[in-house]
Amino acid sequence: MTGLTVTDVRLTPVLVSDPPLLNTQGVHQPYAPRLIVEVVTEGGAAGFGETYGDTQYLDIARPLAEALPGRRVSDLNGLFTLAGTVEVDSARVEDSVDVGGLRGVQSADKLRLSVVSAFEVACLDALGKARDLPVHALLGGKLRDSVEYSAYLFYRWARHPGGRGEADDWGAATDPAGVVAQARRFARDHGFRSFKLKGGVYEPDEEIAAVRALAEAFPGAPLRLDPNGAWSVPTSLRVAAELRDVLEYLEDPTSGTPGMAEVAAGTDVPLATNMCVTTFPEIPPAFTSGAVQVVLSDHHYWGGPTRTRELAAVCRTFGVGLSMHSNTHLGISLAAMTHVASTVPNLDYACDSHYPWQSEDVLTRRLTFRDGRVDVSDAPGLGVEVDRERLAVLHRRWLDDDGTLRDRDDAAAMREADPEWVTPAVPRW
Ligand SMILES: O=C([O-])C(=O)C[C@H](O)[C@@H](O)C(=O)[O-]
Ligand SMILES: [Mg+2]
Repeated sequence: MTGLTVTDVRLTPVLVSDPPLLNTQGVHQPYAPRLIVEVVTEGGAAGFGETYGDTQYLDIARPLAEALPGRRVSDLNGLFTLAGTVEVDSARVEDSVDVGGLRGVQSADKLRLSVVSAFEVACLDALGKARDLPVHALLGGKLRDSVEYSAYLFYRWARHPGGRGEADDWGAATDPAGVVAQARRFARDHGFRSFKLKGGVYEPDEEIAAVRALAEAFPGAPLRLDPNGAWSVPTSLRVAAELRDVLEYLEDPTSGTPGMAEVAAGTDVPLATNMCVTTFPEIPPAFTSGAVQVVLSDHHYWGGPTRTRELAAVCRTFGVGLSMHSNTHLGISLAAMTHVASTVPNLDYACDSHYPWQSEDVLTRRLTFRDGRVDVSDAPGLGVEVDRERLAVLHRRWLDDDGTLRDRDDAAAMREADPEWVTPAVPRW
């Protein structure tokens, strides 16, 4: 076990270009914060992980980074124990709604798990490099050679308000025709075969029309709609009834487990969530009340790849399906998502990924989707190489920011276009 001892942990917050994607809380800011975690071992192996870069996450990552040297990258269980000792200012987080990740109610544990997830990925990457094994082998071995992803469609504007940020050539998508055009480009460029539309932006009838237009353009393709809990129970039931013949699942139609249970009782459309079940203690009430039929795993939420595999075992036990959620992320996270997804027997649905929306990355070679799938790398560790110059450029942007972009705030970005905008109360419709 020589050479596996951690000698240094480097934290590099970055700001990455992000398009004006709309959701129920507002619009993405022109740049999104991410944190790159690098774990260096005595033997010289460097492992990378990635997670949310907002201030609350950095506040936890810093003491954890200081405490890790001297431990081994193979000591993943010890990493969790160590993370549990990091103080979180609960008064600042408990029971407030997580506006950043659209993740339901925030808690100190959720923040801590999202931070430790990047450390676990970095440790696995370093361990794999030191032992000449891919990360999937450290998780028990891949069950498939590639992982399927779904096209993640967003209503969006052509440019950020005031022309801020980087321009792209996607144009606006604010109606059914725009959504279908976006989906066609995703299918053409990446081969995606299933489609998820981020909803909760327009009146439900407009979003129903967009999903209907998708169903006509892509007959038989699995479709999903996710308004992030913006609808009441009756509205959710109405949408489910109108789209029941084309939806693969309806994601977080309404907020909270009791409301989801009411909706589930009134429809045979499966309900999925990345909001009411994102930690283990949230599982019992949701599974026993039949509130969710599909959990969107996300290694950033659950504490890393090993905890995600534990979640998969619980879902198997209860006959609940498993898909995968994403927030704005770079290639390090896509590689980690792909490794863990390849090892989970019951990942029955195509995974979500924002990656096609990210024009910037910190990798020397971007990962690619072929036929909607990402190949599972057999190279040591995650199988990706970090471009230190790119990392430095994106970190410089973070350093140069006056603080306004260092915390995701979709409502603030919306106020650039609509000064009266406040985060809508739910149910919105
Ligand atoms: O499935 C989800 O809820 C998400 O992907 C949450 C994200 O924050 C998404 O709404 C976004 O990027 O605006
Ligand atoms: Mg969702």
